[in-house]
Amino acid sequence: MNVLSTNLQDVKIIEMAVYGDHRGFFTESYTKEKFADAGITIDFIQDNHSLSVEPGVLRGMHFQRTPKAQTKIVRAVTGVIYDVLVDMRIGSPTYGKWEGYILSEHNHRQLLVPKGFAHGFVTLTPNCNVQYKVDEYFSKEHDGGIAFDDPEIGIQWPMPLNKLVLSEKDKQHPTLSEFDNPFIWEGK
Ligand SMILES: Cc1cn([C@H]2C[C@H](O)[C@@H](COP(=O)(O)OP(=O)(O)O[C@H]3O[C@@H](C)C(=O)[C@@H](O)[C@H]3O)O2)c(=O)[nH]c1=O
Repeated sequence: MNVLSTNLQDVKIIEMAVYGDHRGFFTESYTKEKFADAGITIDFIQDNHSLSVEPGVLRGMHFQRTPKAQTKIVRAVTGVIYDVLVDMRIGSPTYGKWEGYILSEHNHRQLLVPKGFAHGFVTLTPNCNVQYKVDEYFSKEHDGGIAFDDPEIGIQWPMPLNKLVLSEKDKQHPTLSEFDNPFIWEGK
């Protein structure tokens, strides 16, 4: 198991061993013990799964507000996605910064998304099945989002914005500076 640092404070890429053979492959996508040995001791209590059928589906930029904030571990089981995070934690060295990561059925990478990050992705292929673990139950009252096209953040999406397929909810999020932001970086 490899845990790779990223340019965003506290965000990690996780690579599990993948055993390929003539049938396909086998991988342990999650094991509490190995994750704990690598310093990831999070009590995941819910697994989520979304299917996006066409390229250009954008879901984001989402989070749950405190006290129901969620840590997530995200992976693409089928297809290829460009997954994007924005650090919303006031006081973090990377506050307001974004970074994008390819997660795919080919690279088997998983992304560890700490609390206080806005999370979203755009699909680059048809039929992207995305699964993620979370450590807090869904709470509609705490569901939050910021605009995927917030000009101050300046996310470079790998597709023309007028080609993106969005939910009605995701067309209406405030910008980060308009949002009454509760997230504080707790440091190391
Ligand atoms: C996230 C979630 C949604 N729902 C319901 C609410 C709604 O009726 C329906 C679809 O929800 P959404 O449109 O918010 O689904 P979606 O746009 O896929 O939302 C997800 O986007 C990615 C980027 C994330 O990071 C996730 O945490 C989550 O916010 O599913 C649950 O019942 N439980 C959940 O945990």
